[in-house]
Order: sequence, then C-alpha cells, then structure tokens
Amino acid sequence: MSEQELMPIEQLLPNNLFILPVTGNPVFPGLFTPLMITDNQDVDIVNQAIKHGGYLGLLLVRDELEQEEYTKDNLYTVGTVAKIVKKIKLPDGGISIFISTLKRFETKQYYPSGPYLVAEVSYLEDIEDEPEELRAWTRLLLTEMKQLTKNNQLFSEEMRLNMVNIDHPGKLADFISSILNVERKEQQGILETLVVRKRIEKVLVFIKNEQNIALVQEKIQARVNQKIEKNQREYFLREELKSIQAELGMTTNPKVELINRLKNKFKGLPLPQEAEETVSREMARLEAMDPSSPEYSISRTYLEIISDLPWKEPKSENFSIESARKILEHDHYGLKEVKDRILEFLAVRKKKKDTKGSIICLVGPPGVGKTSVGISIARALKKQYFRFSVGGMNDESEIKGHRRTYIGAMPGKIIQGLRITKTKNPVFLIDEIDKMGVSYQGDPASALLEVLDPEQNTTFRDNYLDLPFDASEILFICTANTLETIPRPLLDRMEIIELSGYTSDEKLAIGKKYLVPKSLEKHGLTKAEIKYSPAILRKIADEYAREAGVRNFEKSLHKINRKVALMIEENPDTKLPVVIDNENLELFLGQPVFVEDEILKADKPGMAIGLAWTSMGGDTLIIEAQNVPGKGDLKLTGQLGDVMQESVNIAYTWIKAHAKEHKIDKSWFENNSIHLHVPEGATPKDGPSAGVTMTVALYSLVTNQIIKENLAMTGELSLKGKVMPIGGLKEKVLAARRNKIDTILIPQFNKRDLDKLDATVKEGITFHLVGNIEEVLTHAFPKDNERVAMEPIEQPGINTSELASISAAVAKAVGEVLRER
Ligand SMILES: Nc1ncnc2c1ncn2[C@@H]1O[C@H](COP(=O)(O)OP(=O)(O)OP(=O)(O)O)[C@@H](O)[C@H]1O
Repeated sequence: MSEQELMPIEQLLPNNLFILPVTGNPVFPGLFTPLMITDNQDVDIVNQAIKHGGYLGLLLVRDELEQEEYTKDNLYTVGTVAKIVKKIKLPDGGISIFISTLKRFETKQYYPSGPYLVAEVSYLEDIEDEPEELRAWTRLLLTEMKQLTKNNQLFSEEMRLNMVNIDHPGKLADFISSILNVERKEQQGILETLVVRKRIEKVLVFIKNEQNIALVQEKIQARVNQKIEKNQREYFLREELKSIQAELGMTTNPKVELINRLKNKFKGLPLPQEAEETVSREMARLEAMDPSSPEYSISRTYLEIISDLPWKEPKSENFSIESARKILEHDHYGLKEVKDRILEFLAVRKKKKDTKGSIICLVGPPGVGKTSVGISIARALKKQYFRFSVGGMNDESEIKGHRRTYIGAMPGKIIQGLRITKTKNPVFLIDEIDKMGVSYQGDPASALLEVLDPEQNTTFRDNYLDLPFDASEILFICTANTLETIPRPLLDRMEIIELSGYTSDEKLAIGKKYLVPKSLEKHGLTKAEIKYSPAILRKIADEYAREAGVRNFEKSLHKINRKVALMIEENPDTKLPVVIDNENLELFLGQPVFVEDEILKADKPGMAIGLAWTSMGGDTLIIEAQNVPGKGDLKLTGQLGDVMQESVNIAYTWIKAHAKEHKIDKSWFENNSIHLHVPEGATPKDGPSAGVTMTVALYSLVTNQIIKENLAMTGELSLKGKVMPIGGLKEKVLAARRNKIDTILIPQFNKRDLDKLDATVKEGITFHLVGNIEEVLTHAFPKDNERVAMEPIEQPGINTSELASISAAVAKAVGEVLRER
C-alpha cells in the first residue's frame, strides 16, 4: 500500500463507542499505557469492544462511588478514545489491556438498550490559532518543564526525551498534564480545553506550582544532607583524633586514664604507712578489675576519696588578735563577754602555737547568734568552715560513715567536711549538739566524742575509710540551746561560752545596725525605698518578736520587706520611701502576737509569779493555788515533773510546819484541800527553782492575801526554809522585763550572777537577795502592801500557822518549775 493509500485514523474511528468509566484521573490522548480491569462488568465491556473493532471510549466519572454501577449521568461528557492493542488475562479473573489513546471525543447521546454503556460520539480537534504565539507558548512550556525536571528526580530522562519528540503543542500539553500531580477535576478541565494556547496556559500554572514544591523539597533535602554530612564529618574527625593520639602514645582508655590520674595524685601525698599500704593494695585491685563491674566503681570512689583528703600538714595559723577583734565587732552587736572569751581563746591558741584539741561550745537560746558567732570565729582565723547539724541525728554512721560492705556506703560528716574544705585544720561548726538522739543504729554522741576527744582524735578512724586520720587540728565549734542534755563526757571536753538573750534596747540596736541592712540587701531594696523608725523597730521587737533571740525579729523584717518589694513592683507610682508606721505595720505583719493583756498578773490570793529558764530562754510563770473543802489533800496539775512535785510537797510541809508562827489556824488544813496548777497545762515542766514561788502561792492562799504587784521570784527551797541558788539569771531577768515586772526576789547565793549583769539589764528593777523563805514572805507581803487588806474568806477554825507550813512545802516544789518549762 502506498502512502497516499493510508487512511487517516479519524476515518477509522467508529461513531459509536463502548464507554468504560474511568476512576482516578482522566486519560489523555497520545499515550501507550496498560490498564488493569478487575470489575466483571468492565471486563465484559472490554470484551464487547474487542469484538466490535477494539475501540473503547474512556470517560472520567464525576464522583467516585463505592461498588456501584456508573450511569451516564455520573460521567463527564468529554473523554478519550483508545484502541485496545493487547489483552492479557489475569489469574484472579480480571484482565490487563494495553491501550493506545488516540483522540478526544464528546458524547452526543447514549443508546438506551443493552447491558453496556454505548454512546454515539463526535471527535474533537485541537484548535491551533495564531501559530507564532503558539510557538512562543510551546517554547515557554518546554523551558519551564525542563527546569522542573532538572530539580525533580521524579521526572526521568526518558520523559524529557519524550517531550522533545512530541510534534504537536497540544499533545505536549496533554503529555505534561498527564504526568503532573494535578487534581482530577483540573485535569478534566485541561482535557476539555480544545484551544491549545489556553491548554498550555493552564498547564503552565501547574508547572509553576510544581516548581515551588520542588524548591521547598530541595531545601529540605539540603538540610538533611547537611546534617548527615556533619555527623559523618565528626565521626571521621574523631576517628582521626584517635589515631593521632595512638600515634603520639596518648591513651584514650578511661580506665588507664583514671589509674594514671590517681597515681599522680597519690604521688605527692604524705600518706601514713597504713594508708600507703591500703592504697597500693586497692590500686592493684582496681587495675585488675573490669570497668563494668560494680566493684570497680566502689573501689574507684574509695580511692578518689582518699586522694581528695588533706593529708598534707597545713600552713601555720596566721591571724592577728587585732583583726580578729575587728571581725567579731563588725559581725555582731554587743556580746562583749562572748567576744572577750573568744579573743582570750584565740590569744592562747596563738601564744601556745598548739592548735590541737580545741572545742568551743556556744550555748544559748535560739536566735542569739551562736551559729553566726561560730562563722565569725572561722573568719577571724581566716579558715575554711564546714557546718553540719546533729539535731535529731540518731545514727552513728552519720558521723563515722558506713562500712564499705554496705551498698551506697559513704564516709561520715567529718571525712566529708575534710574533703570539702581541703584542709587539715578547718573550723567545723556542729549545730544543735544538745539534740542528738540514740537508736538501735548506735549512739552518735559517743561517735562524736571519739572525734572531739583530743586523746583519741589524732587517729580518728572513719568506718568507710577504715584508715586513721589525724582530726586533732580541726577547731570544733558546737552550738546548743541547753547544756543539760549534752552527755557529760562530751561536755567535760568543751569550753563553754554562754550567750544569753537580748534586752529590748539590744534588740533595737541589732535590728537597726545589722538586721535591717541585711534584710534590705536580701530583698533587693535600698534605704531610699523603705524606712524604719526606731519606734517602729521597737514595736516589732516587743509586739511581734518577744523572745530571747532575734530570729523572729529578723523574720518579721523579711516579711515586711517582701511585701514592700511586691508593692513597689506592682505599683511603680508608690510614694518612696515607704515609711513603716503604726498604721501599715498591721497590714504587713497582721495582729500583734504579744499584747499587753497577756502580761501575767497575780491579782488574787493563791497566785505568785515565778521565773523559769528553758532552752528557749527565760520565761515568766504563774502559779495558781485554789482551796476546796476537804481534808488537807494536795492535788497537782500542769504536767509537773517529779522534782517539781517534790518542790510542792516541800512548800506544803514548810507552811504546815510554820503555821503557828504565821498565825495560821491548824483547822484550815483539816477543812480544806489544795489544788495547785501551773499553766500552760500542756507543756511539761520540771526542776526545783520554782520552790519559793510555790510556797508564796500557797501562803497567799492560806492567809488570803494578794502578793505585791509586779513582783516575781526565783529560788529553790530547802525543807528547812533556805533559799537555794538557781541558774539562767540573765534570761530570767530579761523575761521579767518583758512582763513589766519591777521587783525580783533572787537567792542570796546568786549575788555573783547579779553583779555580773549589765546595768541595762538591771535598770528599773529592784532586786532583793533572799536567804530564807521568811525574807521572801516579808518582801512578797510587806506590811504596807495595800493589797494585803483583803476580806477574810469564811473558813471555820482556820489555823494560820498551819498554812504557813503548807506554803513552805509548796515553795520547795515551785523552785524547780521555774527552771525547765
Ligand atoms: N549580736 C548580734 N549582732 C548582729 N546580728 C545578730 C546578733 N545576734 C544574732 N544575730 C543575727 O540573728 C540571726 C540568727 O542568728 P543565729 O542563726 O546565729 O542564731 P542561733 O543562736 O545559732 O540560733 P539556733 O539556736 O536556732 O541555731 C542571724 O542572722 C544573726 O546574724
């Protein structure tokens, strides 16, 4: 057949086509592609089409439906006619056909009858107007597409070649839109665009989109590559470093490194022989061990700790008394006696050039500056200090460490402190030495004794270390609130320095000079922002912090400063300085804790005010006695300890024994029983120093007199009426001042203590030294005491002399109350 005889394809295309609904994307003309058909109905359509010439009309479905037959209404009207070239049967009953898509068509009408969709169609031609312009569009399309294929691996070289070979611009646009990732509706739109220029225009928009996506993709890829490259680079560098180190003989094995480091550390240490032997044995073990075994890390920690300890002899102490005095003066107000004692101690230390075996114990109520004096001593000596508290400690191993056989064993506080301070002669501040406990885990007090005792501490042996270490050059400073609970052997080895509470004036001065500036700095405030007047400081001390020390005073200042800081931050317009005055003080601190009404008053017969001394400082204590009809029994309440109960009995016996001299009717005791109570009922109290007070309370009851106003007393009473000495005089006097007491009766024996008191402590108070209970009674019930003139209570057959003897017995009991509440 000659070329002229070839028939154009259009003429071969039938007017009627079997229609195959296509899901997914439309199929464009000009492709040679396989098609999988699994649906039975579709397989039938294909078979029919093959039977009738092999042409198939492919129409995109408008909406994809699940398991439904498509009707003509759900099909687009423009589609592509395809020639079936080959059919392959698949094992599952479906078929695969190869088709060559030829031309666009449009359905004109469907034939109604028959099981298959058959439509009459007309074929559509591409419209190629304005050839020049079209050529330009085509070139642009090619250029853009080439650009895209360069950046995107998805478009293969083969595709590029394909594009170049396509001769018609319309076909080119069709080919490109078939491979672009475009929405099905948009693709159908392109299929339906017959004007080629417009078709290319639409395709170009999609290419642009693709290009943008490709750019982002490229950036992401570059970033990923960069990361991978960096990791690889590091890996190579590290490998290179390793080989360089190996070449230079530098090891990178951590175990070898550790052993070298430890050996270097031990080389310069003057270890005693036992330690030397242990270390070389342990080093040999470590070298033989596998680093992953648990034993390895135990051994390693042990050796590290030994190597960190200060084995070298320290430099000799280098401080001058002058600068020590300056530091002590700078850090604390008052405390003259304490500072003198410390300076004496330091002078002896300097003179003797022997620093061994020094233990200071600072005793006093909370917040009087024991810990901070301890820190000042360390500063004065220019020494490192290590502080720890033994309050509540009941496990010996906290001081002496655990044996190394325990999992997680650690050295005790002493070795830990030496390791931290890195010196053999640091200052150790041991707080709350009076509050150590004892348990089945051992007695920390005896462990502490072993450390503190100059006889033993040259070879102090910690359980963990299991080596002797000379701890004798440590300066120990202990603090305690009371001496009574400190074990005697420990106490004997310490130099006791007592710090007593502060007077109101002292508190004011400490507040002004130390606490206010310290608290301002702590809260980031300046003097220009907040102002405290002396009057307001005194009010805070008296009404919110009436205690022996200044801890609550300091806390109250912190509280105010916190609130003022918040106020200034919240309202930048706050008028500065914020002046703390009577009005805003309650706003900051709430209601005063101590008010005038709380001041104790003995304003009825049977009441007397005593003075107590506790670990919290001094306190006033009221004793109340009340008679009820009975047979002379004595009932005691208020959690009184044994010694205190004995004091009451002594007081009672004394009053009964001396009833006659005091004109007390004997029958009073036959008709009355006495109930004696010491508030606060829930607080246990003990001690003999309330003896005198109890006697006076009972005497007051029995003789129906009220004691002199604002009078307080302290003293132990003997059975024969002697007033015995008491302790804690200064604390007691300070407590009395706080309670507006103006007359105090104290034992004759305490004259020495009275003489030692500062004039400021004694100011405004009359002291009477009393040797026996008769003198006490003379002062408590003076002849001119208006309060004595009371209506006598109806008491049949009262014997005042008996009453006097009760009073004596009670006085004895009162004695102790006042010591420990
Ligand atoms: N005389 C003083 N001069 C200046 N500041 C003082 C004085 N006394 C106490 N302070 C200050 O009071 C605060 C409380 O003191 P510190 O903690 O030393 O009390 P403490 O006696 O050790 O109490 P505790 O028994 O409860 O441990 C500290 O901020 C301290 O600086």
